[in-house]
Amino acid sequence: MSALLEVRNLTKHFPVRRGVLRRTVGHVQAVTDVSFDVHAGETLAVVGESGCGKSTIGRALLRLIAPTAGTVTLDGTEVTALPDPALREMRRHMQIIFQDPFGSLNPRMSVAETLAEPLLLHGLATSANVRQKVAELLETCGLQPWHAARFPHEFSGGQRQRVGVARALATRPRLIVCDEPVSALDVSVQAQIVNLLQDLQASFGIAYVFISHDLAVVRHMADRVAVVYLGRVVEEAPTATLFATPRHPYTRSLIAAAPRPDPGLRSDRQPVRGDLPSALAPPPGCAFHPRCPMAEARCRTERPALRAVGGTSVACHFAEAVAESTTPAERPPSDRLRRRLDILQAARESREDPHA
Ligand SMILES: Nc1ncnc2c1ncn2[C@@H]1O[C@H](COP(=O)(O)OP(=O)(O)OP(=O)(O)O)[C@@H](O)[C@H]1O
Repeated sequence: MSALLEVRNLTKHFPVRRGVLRRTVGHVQAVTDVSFDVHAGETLAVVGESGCGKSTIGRALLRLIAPTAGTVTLDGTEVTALPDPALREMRRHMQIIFQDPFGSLNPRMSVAETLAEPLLLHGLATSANVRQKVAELLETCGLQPWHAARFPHEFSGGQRQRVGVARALATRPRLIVCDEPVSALDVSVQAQIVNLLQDLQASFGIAYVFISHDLAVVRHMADRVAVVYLGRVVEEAPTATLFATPRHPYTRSLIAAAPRPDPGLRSDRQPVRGDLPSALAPPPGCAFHPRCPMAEARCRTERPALRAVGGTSVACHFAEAVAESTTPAERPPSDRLRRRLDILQAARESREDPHA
């Protein structure tokens, strides 16, 4: 079966300009040669540290920023080759949800106006039935029809994100890019939005590209995970495989670094050592080598290509050796991680039980 979304060698290098003449003095290599597939109804998580290129990938998929190179193909149509009018039509099938719905919702538009706009633009409602369609959308996303008259500032964070989800859902997309959709919310509200996204996926067969730095949410949500380091995919695997047998030392470090500690709570977290190098001048060879506990001479000069190792795609010269050593993932989950997974599970069960 061919994939719904095919991404091939996606690259985005931002020029850095200096001086009065705005001469280009370098390039921020935000995303380089990223390739992956997403099937209908599937969730692919894109994870990595802040600044590794996750949001740039998300925006380039929808051509909210123009890729430097590479192709994005949705359902057989090459999005990266479309002229503007056709691109606008195509966006009906690809939507995005941002971390901060405040930033993506127009504060001067009521929810009714916000949701009516895409419905009318894409011919999915008429002036005669648009109120009804807006009310249905709100109910589908766990809001009430009377919320239509409200403005973004009148909602709580969780409700506002539900409006963001409703706006993305309005055009009945095949794919939604979720860019850190729950990172700004309280943990209990996070679980509600995660469950809403899962329910919508089950009802409408939507595929998600789920961008997140939160491995607990990713583990709960994703079918497959792509791990990105300095703009390149360094490992991609089914979720269970990735957490049970991380094969890239960076993936191991990310898993060891999660969960993030709450103030006042003990944590067994081991932060990824060192800092993310500048994307202006990534290290030669394997870009992770300056931070890698397993790096050898070869890693400093020879960039490892992605290759298949035991059901995983991994870019490490020593992937087999990494998986053989005891992994951080094999330790029992910490109290905080267990508590978060319990909350996610409890929220899901309460939605399934109509009497709860
Ligand atoms: N418009 C831009 N111009 C120049 N550099 C940019 C631009 N947007 C992003 N970058 C750079 O590209 C790199 C990747 O940024 P990006 O926001 O995609 O990372 P991220 O993984 O999503 O991080 P975060 O989780 O903090 O949002 C960073 O080095 C960032 O500074």
